[in-house]
Amino acid sequence: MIEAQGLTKRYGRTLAVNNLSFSVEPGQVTGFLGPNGAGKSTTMRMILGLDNPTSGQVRIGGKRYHDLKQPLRTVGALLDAKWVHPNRSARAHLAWMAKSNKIPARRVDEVLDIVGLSSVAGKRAGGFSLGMSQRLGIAGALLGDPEVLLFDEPVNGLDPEGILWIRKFMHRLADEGRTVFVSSHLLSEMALTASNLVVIGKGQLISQSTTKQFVARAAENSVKVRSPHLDRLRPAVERAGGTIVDSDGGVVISGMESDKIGELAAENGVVLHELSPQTGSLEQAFMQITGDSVEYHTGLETEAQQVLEASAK
Ligand SMILES: Nc1ncnc2c1ncn2[C@@H]1O[C@H](COP(=O)(O)OP(=O)(O)OP(=O)(O)O)[C@@H](O)[C@H]1O
Repeated sequence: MIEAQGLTKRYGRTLAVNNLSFSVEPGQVTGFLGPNGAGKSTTMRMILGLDNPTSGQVRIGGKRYHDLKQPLRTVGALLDAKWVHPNRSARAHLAWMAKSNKIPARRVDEVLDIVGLSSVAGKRAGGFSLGMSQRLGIAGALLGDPEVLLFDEPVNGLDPEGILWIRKFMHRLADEGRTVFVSSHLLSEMALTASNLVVIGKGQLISQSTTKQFVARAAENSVKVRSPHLDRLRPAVERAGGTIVDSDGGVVISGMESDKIGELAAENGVVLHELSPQTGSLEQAFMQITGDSVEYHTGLETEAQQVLEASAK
């Protein structure tokens, strides 16, 4: 479990993280979401003791990072996949990490197997693709068999196959009962990966909830309706307070539940060909909730769109 309380980090005039409090529970994947520059990496670095908070604190399993006797056995992290000596083999890199953390050498082959790199264990890590480097980084994070895992933007730059592998792997780690905390600004990917979300903007907490609640709270719910008798349904819906807008061979009604629309249709002898509730996407929810804390709207939408397009291929 990770618990942050009043976590604050100031770099000169920049307040990178501002009085941030949240908790991350074991047994599920928690997404750490926020636009570029929101303070995600800074927060992760403070969790890992790589940066000291200006004020506030963060604890892992009740302890501060600096008080952990063997940190790699409690928390593993993937912050930068390219953080590896280019001329070392994957196995040599992990063996060096294991040795410096008093982890038995046999664990190296175990983690290589877990991430599917056994067949290239003797190859130079400098020649690895980004996807293979990510796997190697994850193997390093798993060396100490830690309860808590942190991943900073793990799918950035990966192809759809690599993205899918990471997503499944995170679910597996959570199913094993670990605490998995993963930062991203790729909204659609987080919708598929995380069951819980900590959302920040400009260093401050915007929301902590399940992904479902986050989407339901923000996205405007509406109902798509197709009917040969729209001329009769339209006034009935409007009289009852619904808003009706033409759309794609039918109408979209908002401000009214589908049950109520069905009842109105029956009362007015209206035949329905379609009555389908539409739920909003994480993108819509994010844009609506983060509002003016999103500094770079265009970049954010483009990134989300890229992943949607990539996963559709
Ligand atoms: N070492 C540093 N010195 C000065 N300012 C910093 C430093 N690290 C981060 N910042 C600033 O703190 C703010 C938060 O940055 P951070 O990298 O934590 O955000 P982020 O949410 O991880 O963004 P991204 O998604 O772009 O990686 C930004 O304004 C950034 O410029």
